[in-house]
Parts: sequence; C-alpha cells; structure tokens
Amino acid sequence: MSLLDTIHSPADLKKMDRSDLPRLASEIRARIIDVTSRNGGHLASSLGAVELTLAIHYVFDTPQDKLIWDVGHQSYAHKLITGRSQAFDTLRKPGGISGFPRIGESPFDAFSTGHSSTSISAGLGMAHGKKLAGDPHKVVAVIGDGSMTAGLAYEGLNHAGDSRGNLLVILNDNDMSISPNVGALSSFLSRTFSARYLQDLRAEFGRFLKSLPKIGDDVYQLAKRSEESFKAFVTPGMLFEAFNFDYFGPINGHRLNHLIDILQNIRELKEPVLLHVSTKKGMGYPPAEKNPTFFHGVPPFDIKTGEKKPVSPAPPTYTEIFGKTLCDMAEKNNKIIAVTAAMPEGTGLSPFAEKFEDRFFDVGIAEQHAVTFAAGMSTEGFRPVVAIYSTFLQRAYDQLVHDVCLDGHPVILAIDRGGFVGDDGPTHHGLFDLAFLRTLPGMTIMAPRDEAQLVAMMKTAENTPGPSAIRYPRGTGVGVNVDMDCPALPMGKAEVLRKGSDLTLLALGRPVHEALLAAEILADKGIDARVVDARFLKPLDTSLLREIGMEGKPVITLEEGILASGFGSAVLEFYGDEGILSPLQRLGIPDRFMSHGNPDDLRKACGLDAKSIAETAQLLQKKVAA
Ligand SMILES: Cc1ncc(C[n+]2csc(CCOP(=O)(O)OP(=O)(O)O)c2C)c(N)n1
Ligand SMILES: CC(=O)[C@@H](O)[C@H](O)COP(=O)(O)O
Ligand SMILES: [Mg+2]
Repeated sequence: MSLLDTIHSPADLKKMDRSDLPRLASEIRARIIDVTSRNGGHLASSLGAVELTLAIHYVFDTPQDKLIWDVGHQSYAHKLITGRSQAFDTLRKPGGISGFPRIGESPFDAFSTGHSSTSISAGLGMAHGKKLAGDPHKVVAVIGDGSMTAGLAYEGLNHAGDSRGNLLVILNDNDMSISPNVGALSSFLSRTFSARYLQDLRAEFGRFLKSLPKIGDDVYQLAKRSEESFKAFVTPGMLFEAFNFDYFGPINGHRLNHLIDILQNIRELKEPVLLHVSTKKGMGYPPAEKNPTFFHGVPPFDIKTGEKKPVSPAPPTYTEIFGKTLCDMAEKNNKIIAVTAAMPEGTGLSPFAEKFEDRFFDVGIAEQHAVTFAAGMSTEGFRPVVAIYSTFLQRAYDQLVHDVCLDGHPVILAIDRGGFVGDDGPTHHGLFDLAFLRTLPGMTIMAPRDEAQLVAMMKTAENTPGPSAIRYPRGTGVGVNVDMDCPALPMGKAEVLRKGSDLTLLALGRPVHEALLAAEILADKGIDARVVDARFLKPLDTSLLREIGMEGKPVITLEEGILASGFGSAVLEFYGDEGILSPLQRLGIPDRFMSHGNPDDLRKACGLDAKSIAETAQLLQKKVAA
C-alpha cells in the first residue's frame, strides 16, 4: 500500500514520522503527473508546491486554521491529502473535482480562487473575523511571486500591516509567472546576495555614511551594530517590513524538515508575518522543470517524453489568428502597440513581442494598470491593443469607464476566451463581457463568427476613432480561409446570411454557426428561417432590426454570454423603445454560474446547440400561432 493511500485527511499526515514525508512527496508528485498527463491541468505550479503543502498541513490544524491558495492552480497536493485522493482521477473532468479550490467542494478549501492576488485580502478578512469572534485559529495565505505583481495584493498587505491582522503570508517565489515574471519587484525578489557582494556593499555603505558631515560617524556606528537591519535594508525583507510585517526568509521550499521547523516557530506569532519561500516550478519532473511555461497549464501529454499528445489536425486558433494579424497590422502602422497582463503566450502576443520589442508591454498581473496604461499611451497618439482574457478584464471595469470611455480614448480591447472556456470552469468562463461592455457609452463591440471575420474586425477597430472591443472564443476557428487583405466592416452593419420568411435567428459571434445549422433542421420541418449575423453588439444595426421587427414574426436572439443585459437584452430594449411587438425569445446563459465541463455540453445545457435552437424556434412558432 502506498503512503498516499493511508492519508484520508491532514490528521493522518500529522501521525506520520517526518522521515516518511519525502517518500509521500514523491508519491504525490507521481500521482499529479499521472492524472494531469491524462486530464491536462496546472502541473508545474502544483509540483513546485508539494513540500510546502505537506509542511503547512503538518504544522497547522486545517480546516480550523484557514489555508488560502492564491489562484489555486498549485493546490493539487492539497486536494490529494484533504480527502480527494480517490476523486483525483476526475480532476477537471465534467462532474469531477475542480482544478481550483472551491468552498463547496471541501471544508479544507477555505476560499474559492482562480483569479490571482485575492488571498491576502480574503485571509485578512478571515483573521479579523476570527479575532472579533474570539477564535484563536490562524490564517495562512499562500501567494506566488507572479501574483504579487497585482495591486490587490498590496492593498491587502497595507491593511494587514496597519491593522495587525494575525495572518501568515507565505510568498511562494519560483521566479516565474506563467512566463518569466516581470517588473521591478520581481528582480528585487530574485536578487541573490553572495557573501562577497554583501561585504562589498557594506563597506561601500559604511564609507558613504562616514562621509556625511557631522552625524556620519554616529549613524555608521549605529548601522554597524545591527547586522540584521543591514540585511533587511538590502534584501526583500525591507519591502515587507515597510508594510509592518515580520519577514523571514528566503528559505528553500523543498527542504521539508527545515520548512516544518520554521513554520512551527512562526505559528506562535500573532501578528502579520511574511515567510519567503524559494521553490522550483515543475520540481521533480524534468520536462516541467525545463519548460515551466508549457507545463503551467498543460494539455494531455506523454509522461516519458513530456510531449503533447497528438491531436488530429485542426484549424488555427482565434488566438493565433489574432497574433498573426496584429503583427501584420503593426508592420504597416507603427502606432500600434500591444499590452498584456502576464499572458503573452495565452493571448498570442509572443510573436509580436519578438518582432516589435519596443512596442510590446507585459505589465504583469495588473489588468487595471494595463487598461489605464493603454489609455495613457493613446493620448500620445498610439493605438494600444490590450489583449486580455474576458474573465480577467472583469478586474478593470472602472478603468474602462473612467480612464478609457469617459474621454473616448481609442484603446482596442482584444478579448480572448469569450464564452465557455471548458476545464477551468466558472472562474474562467468569459460570460459577462458583452453585458458589462454594452453599458459603456462610446464603446464599439464586435464578436466574429469565424477567424476570417476576426481579421476584418481588427481592421475595423483600427479605423474606429473611439474605444472598441472584439470578443472571440477560446480554441480553434471554424476552418474558413483567412484573407489578411480583407476590408474593414461597415460600422454597425449586420449581415443576412440566409433569407427566410417564417422567423429570424439573430446571432452574435460563435452561435451564428449553430443558427445556420438550426435553420437547416427547421427547413426539413418546413420552417423557413432567416439567419442574421449581428456582427456588432454596439452599435446595433437598428435599421435591419426595425425591418425584421415590423414583420411581426418570431425572433430568437443567440449569444454565448450571460442573458442579463446582453445582446438579446439590447434587441429587446430597442424593440421596446420602438414599440415593436414581435415575439422575441433570448437564448444565452441563464442567471447562474456555469461549472467546468466540455464547452459543447455546456452550450447544450443552455439550449445553444443547433438541435435545441431548432426546438425553441418550433415551440415559439407554435405559441405565436396559437
Ligand atoms: C487576475 C488574474 N490574471 C491572470 C491570471 C492568469 N494566471 C494564472 S496563474 C498566473 C501566474 C501566477 O504566477 P505565480 O503567482 O507566481 O504562480 P506560479 O504559476 O509561479 O506558481 C497567471 C498570470 C489569473 N489567474 N488571474
Ligand atoms: C490559472 C490560470 O488562470 C491560467 O493558467 C488559465 O488556466 C489559463 O487558461 P488557458 O488554458 O485558457 O490559457
Ligand atoms: Mg511564480
């Protein structure tokens, strides 16, 4: 029997002899590698946090002591030792356990995560809640160096230091975000100090102090007396101590005994403490150590070679077409710049970064800054393109309202992962963007039905004088020919793709294809459906909508986004304002969060597949006729 099989909860772990923990760590690594090789998942971060996970659970009394995993993509070992070993095979599978901590999944998941940099704020809230309730238990927040680039993390530190929360923040520093970490702070954290370097620096600093007139010598004596304060002055401790945290580290995050000893000591401190731990992303699996970016969020792979499992040939992804088109546009227009918030690979900007180094900005996990930075750039005559996942754009709503739209700055939002993303689930589905963008005055919003139209929309955005957004799905296009020389679209004009006299299917973005298929099904049943690709959510093609509405025939709107305030709502509002009484039904995402799962299944569950659309159309027609 393996050691892992004997662990049903952290209580079993605590009974183990420390000398057995390294063997358990290897078993956990093997299990994580095995399951992610079949299911895909966040492998490299989870491998890097195995010892840290064991040490925390060995020392603290979870779930009474609360443990929060920032982002949560490193929590696989935590899942394995908190009662989910049996279920681990179902990781990220439909109906299986989530790839992130979920409060509803286990009492050991103290806070649901997925988006970065929330752990310090949430942990501080818990710490103060416990204090008010007289609960002496501890709160531990584990946050990565990449996640420390977001402003939210500093808002939490600032408040924690000031309010003296009983919070332990563990900075899991592997010197990587998904790509190499960026920013001044990152180089500060990863600065290593050799004894020789420290000595030289100390001597130089001493000479400087002594050279100060009058007080210099006294200050020098004072500084010399305290070795620790000198170290704190030049090491990362300086930063965290300025936030009023007690700083420990950096320590090796793979040396279990050492980790446990340190955690046992600092467990007793009842104030804000930051423990800086150095780990290696992908630790224990050579291919992941060598290429942590590929193994950050990896598709199924061959364990022996570390190669992606072969997939049948498929059209290029929207992301690839976006990246290629942007390079093409930037070649001709030197005002185009590209901005990403720590997602150069995911958003397809890597080729741009290589070709146009000066015009590429990776700002780290800082979506709010990315948007306002782009607004600033646009005031200097540039055309910034912020390439961002739909779900992470949610972070930057006020920046869109206040910094971009209020003055109509021509910032282009290239919104990737619009719609269902699949295995990452509710934290990552891009279902709210259409609804929240539509309310912004002056914003042009487009959604392509295929990859060729994405190119045309990018050209349209380039010609648009104000802010614009193009929202496209995760994954492969539909396989149409892409013409890089295609013209821009006429502003706010929809396209009738199929004529029909009985009813209209009015779709935006990806669902256009399902609408066309549904029209075929309806034709077999003797119903003649018109199919319209709206292309623009804003401005709407009001003249075409009016024409269709005046016919008085059923209209069905289709969108892969939340129904509240989305595309269908926009059409409904327009008809309401115009006094048009056509029977209208909206199809999209209902008023609830959607779990992880196969995107096609999720679409079916929302009635967005061709068969369901055809059924809805038939029912609506019957209702109208009755
Ligand atoms: C707000 C937000 N932006 C972007 C991401 C995408 N993302 C997930 S993990 C990650 C890197 C995090 O780096 P770090 O915290 O150092 O953890 P590591 O992957 O190194 O373990 C990024 C950019 C996210 N989850 N949330
Ligand atoms: C944890 C996280 O936020 C990212 O790693 C995300 O899972 C990437 O998603 P894609 O696989 O769609 O790039
Ligand atoms: Mg990191």
